[in-house]
Amino acid sequence: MASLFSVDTNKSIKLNRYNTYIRKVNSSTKLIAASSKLFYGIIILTFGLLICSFIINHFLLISNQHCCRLFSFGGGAAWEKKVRHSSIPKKINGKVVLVTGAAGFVGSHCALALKKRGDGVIGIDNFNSYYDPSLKRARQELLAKHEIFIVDGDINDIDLVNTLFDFVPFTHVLHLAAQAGVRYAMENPLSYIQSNVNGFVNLLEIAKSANPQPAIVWASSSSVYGLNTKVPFSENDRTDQPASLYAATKKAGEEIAHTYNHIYGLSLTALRFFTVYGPWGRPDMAYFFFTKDMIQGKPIKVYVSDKEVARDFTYIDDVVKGCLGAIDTAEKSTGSGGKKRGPAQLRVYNLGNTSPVSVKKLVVILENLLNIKAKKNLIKMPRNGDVPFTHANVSLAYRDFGYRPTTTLSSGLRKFVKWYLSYYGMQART
Ligand SMILES: O=C(O)[C@H]1O[C@H](OP(=O)(O)OP(=O)(O)OC[C@H]2O[C@@H](n3ccc(=O)[nH]c3=O)[C@H](O)[C@@H]2O)[C@H](O)[C@@H](O)[C@H]1O
Repeated sequence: MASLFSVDTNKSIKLNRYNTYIRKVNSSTKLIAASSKLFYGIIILTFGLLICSFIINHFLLISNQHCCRLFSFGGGAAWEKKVRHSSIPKKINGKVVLVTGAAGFVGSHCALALKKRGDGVIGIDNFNSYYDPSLKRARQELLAKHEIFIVDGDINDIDLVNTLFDFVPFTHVLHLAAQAGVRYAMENPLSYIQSNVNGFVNLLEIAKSANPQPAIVWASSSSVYGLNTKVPFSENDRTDQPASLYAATKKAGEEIAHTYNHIYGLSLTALRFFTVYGPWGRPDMAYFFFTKDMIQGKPIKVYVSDKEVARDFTYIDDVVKGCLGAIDTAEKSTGSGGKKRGPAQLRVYNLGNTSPVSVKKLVVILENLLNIKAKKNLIKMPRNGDVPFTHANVSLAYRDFGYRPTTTLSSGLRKFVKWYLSYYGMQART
């Protein structure tokens, strides 16, 4: 019994030891499993955190860049709201148009006309001091009353223009921002390259990458006909004899337009404006400063040449109709995101008045309207970029969008003088 008992006791001790051993093994296996779970957990968590922080950083960077872009030109939520509000068309299928140079003479008139017929319009203008910026600010105020927002900035500012295209799917760009004036090119040649070449290329670069690509209608100039003697000037006449750097940059613009049309499928229409005049006009133009000088009793220089010096002066309302006609008949660009998908429209039109008037006659009309005798100094036309004569054949613009100028120089100048006297707070002389 005793031995039996001792055998049983040994067995049970061994069993106990065995059980203890198994428990130890089990618990260490559990420990190893738990530790490896913990280990993998930590690794997954670390990777998770790394990925999260990468994503958060990425978004912070983008929004930071976005904010920097906005704030670099005084943007922000209010700015963004104005941009969006101004660009929304008020009619079904209305166009969404970016007007560059919107505080300028032709730009402000076109922006108003587009808005009045229900299109969405955003302007951009750098308000430079080539002529009195207060006139540009007054045009801006006028446009603001019609809920048109003009962004204060330069077409050479890539971030700004890109941001506008990020916010707004422009269907059209009416590109009128330019360094104008034929004579000033001798004083400040680089300003012409900066605006008319660099600025245009910058805009085209952004437009070609935009999705959708807008159709572009832009201001070329009658000055591209340069020293041509065959009149009237037709679009297929030679344009390789520019008389001024201004003319040369406009001609360059036409060639650049061809390139962007060819490579990227941008729809491009150049409008060759012929000495546009009228209310809210440009103080650097002869009809404007002749009026000012005559009222102030100052002498005016009237250029004379072997042939009569004359211009195909074109009234602003006629030019606006031409611009809108060109926009309405512009076909869509064919590319998207920088890739051409098919041939696109490339056009050039004269927008003139088809009846040239001599500068001497212009002075006589002003004398009659102002009731002032001008103190004229007749000066032989200096070699300063001027050409003696311009005369437009507009049959192409008539055929394609019914362009038909209807304003004579006398009736157009009458409206200009009325505006001039009222804007500068003067009374007409009787
Ligand atoms: O159609 C264009 O492509 C250009 O039109 C305009 O240029 P122009 O036609 O030269 O207008 P503008 O300067 O008003 O001179 C008018 C006349 O006055 C004569 N003129 C001028 C000055 C002067 O002191 N005396 C004078 O006789 C002068 O000889 C000329 O015969 C735009 O400015 C230009 O930006 C561009 O758009």
